[in-house]
Amino acid sequence: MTSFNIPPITQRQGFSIKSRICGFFGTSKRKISQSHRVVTAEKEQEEQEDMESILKPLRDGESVLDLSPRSTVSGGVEDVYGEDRATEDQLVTPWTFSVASGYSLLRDPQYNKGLAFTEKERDAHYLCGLLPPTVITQQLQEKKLMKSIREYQVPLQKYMAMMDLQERNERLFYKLLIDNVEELLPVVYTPTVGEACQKYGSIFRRPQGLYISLKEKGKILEVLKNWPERSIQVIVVTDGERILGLGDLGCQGMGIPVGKLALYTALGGVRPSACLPVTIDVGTNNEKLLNDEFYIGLGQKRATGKEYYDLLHEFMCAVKQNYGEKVLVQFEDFANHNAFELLAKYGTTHLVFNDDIQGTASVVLAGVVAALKLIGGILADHTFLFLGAGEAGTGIAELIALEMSKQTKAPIEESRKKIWLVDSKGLIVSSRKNSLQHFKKPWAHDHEPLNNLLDAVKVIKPTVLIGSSGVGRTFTKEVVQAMTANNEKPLIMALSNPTSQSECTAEEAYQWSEGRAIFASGSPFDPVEYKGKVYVPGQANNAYIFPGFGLGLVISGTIRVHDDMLLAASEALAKQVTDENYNKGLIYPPFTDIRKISANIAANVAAKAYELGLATRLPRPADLVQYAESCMYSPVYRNYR
Ligand SMILES: NC(=O)C1=CN([C@@H]2O[C@H](COP(=O)(O)OP(=O)(O)OC[C@H]3O[C@@H](n4cnc5c(N)ncnc54)[C@H](OP(=O)(O)O)[C@@H]3O)[C@@H](O)[C@H]2O)C=CC1
Ligand SMILES: CC(=O)C(=O)O
Ligand SMILES: [Mg+2]
Repeated sequence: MTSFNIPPITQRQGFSIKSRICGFFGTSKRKISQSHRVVTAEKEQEEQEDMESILKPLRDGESVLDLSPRSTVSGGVEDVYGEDRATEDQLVTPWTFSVASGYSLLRDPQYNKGLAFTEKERDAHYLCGLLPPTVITQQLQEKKLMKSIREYQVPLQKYMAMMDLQERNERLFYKLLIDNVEELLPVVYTPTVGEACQKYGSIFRRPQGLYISLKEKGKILEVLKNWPERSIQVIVVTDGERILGLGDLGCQGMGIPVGKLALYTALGGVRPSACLPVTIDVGTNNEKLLNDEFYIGLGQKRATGKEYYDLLHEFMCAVKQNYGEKVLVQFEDFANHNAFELLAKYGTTHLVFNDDIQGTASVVLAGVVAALKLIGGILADHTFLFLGAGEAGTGIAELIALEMSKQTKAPIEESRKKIWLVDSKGLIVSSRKNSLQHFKKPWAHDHEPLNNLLDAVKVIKPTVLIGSSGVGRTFTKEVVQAMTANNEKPLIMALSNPTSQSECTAEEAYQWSEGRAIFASGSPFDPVEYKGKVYVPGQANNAYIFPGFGLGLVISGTIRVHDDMLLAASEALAKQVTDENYNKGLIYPPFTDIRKISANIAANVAAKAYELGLATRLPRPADLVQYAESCMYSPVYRNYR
């Protein structure tokens, strides 16, 4: 009898020699090696020897392995794991097998096709009897699921149905999301994802993503190795401190990286197995969560200072060590007192991107540039006023100033003078300079102090008003009317998420401006009918940018992000707006075309990376749009041998 470490296989797991062979040589080869996690070179060699000890006799035509279940004298099946005999205080070994066939194939979201398994596949993969007899197409599965999702009246129920699907049948999940993007984006993303995060602890049955808490300090590399996939290309990481405009949701912020990465795949075509959602848990300052006995995170106040930065540093080093130089780390929904510092610190050593600062900047610049067709002039002809001077506000302001300077050849300090920001203390002016956070200082222009938005609108007379405060209903009727009094077509962007935090609704913007506003918002609003005309609001959300931007970095093997790549992404997005879109008052193309849009963004970003000498995938593909499209993940089922 050949000895090997893999324990004998039980009847309960439903395998046979045939399925083991099929597993090793077929689709599940990778799964086998993952389930026996390689931690050291020694262990890897040991595992290879184990594997060889199984495979060699089989290659040699020997039938020496007795993998059939062993019956016991008293009847039944031998309790090989000691599970049946172990009392509650005894230890048992949590053996699992990941060979994707039979029952486990149906439970593997990556390979499961449900009723769409063909007769041949059912026979070859030990599925007979595990499924009802009917065989249906993926299209019919999609139709059935969309019907049942539409029957839910409560958005959170739709969200949970989608998450259940993602955990059950990944390809079908992405097929639904891609084919019904405008309908399902508000379900898996803003606004519903905000509510899901608020209730995250209670709505989830299975954990998603990787949790790295202070408890993992000193062993983050090991934790990364627990993740079942190795070839990671994109990580979205949050510490949960500023989840949308909902504040500190601690560990429950996990819904955001999970949702963003679902969009990386659906909108940008990055393979799901190459995506890793991470939540860094350093505690929370949210008293409600701290007092909640069902809270899923560390029940302590947030670690700050050295303790915080040491953990983040260990994470960033472990990521590079485990996945290499070209893994993209997207920072998401960190509070601004850490976000700017992390971006500056790791921007020179890692491939990092802050979606809230940079992705938002790129999408808003695209919207403003596109809107020039409707409101007239060039960028430098306009005056910008922001409500909110944090990550989103100052990030957007800086990219607009950069683009303005490139167009006019004026120094960036000159361009910045056309941009004004209001924070919770009022207009940012030079007399406040000493007490301002560093990211606000460039915007401290000479002016008398003004302590509210309405006064600022009346005095500064902006042509473009941008909300990035995270506070809902702050664009009041008076503010919109003041914008309308100064401008034939005021451009108003209410970026704060989710819908409850939007600075105003689409209906308010159109009504209060008597149909003259060009309006876009971070979370979606339905079209509005005003005085017999239908106005379609655009969605100014970084979801237009980050999937294509990330794809561009990945396919070109780029090693560092450069501001010019953000401008390239913005330019590509603005170019996708058609006359048909403009006629409806839209300054963004519809999300239905997002894969084409993402391919164009990816191509423009990759082209810039090659131009800057930051791309490592050589030779440069001649047609980058076609290349980007060819790299995109398709959710259509694959045939199994
Ligand atoms: N549409 C999109 O794609 C995106 C939308 N967002 C949304 O933007 C919002 C802000 O995000 P972010 O910039 O990261 O957050 P930050 O916390 O970094 O910034 C918030 C800013 O708003 C200011 N502010 C808060 N309350 C008021 C108030 N009542 N009046 C005036 N200013 C106020 C703060 O002032 P102070 O500095 O004085 O505290 C701060 O400057 C969130 O709702 C987020 O969801 C973010 C990224 C992308
Ligand atoms: C959209 C986004 O990234 C945010 O609201 O934070
Ligand atoms: Mg965000």
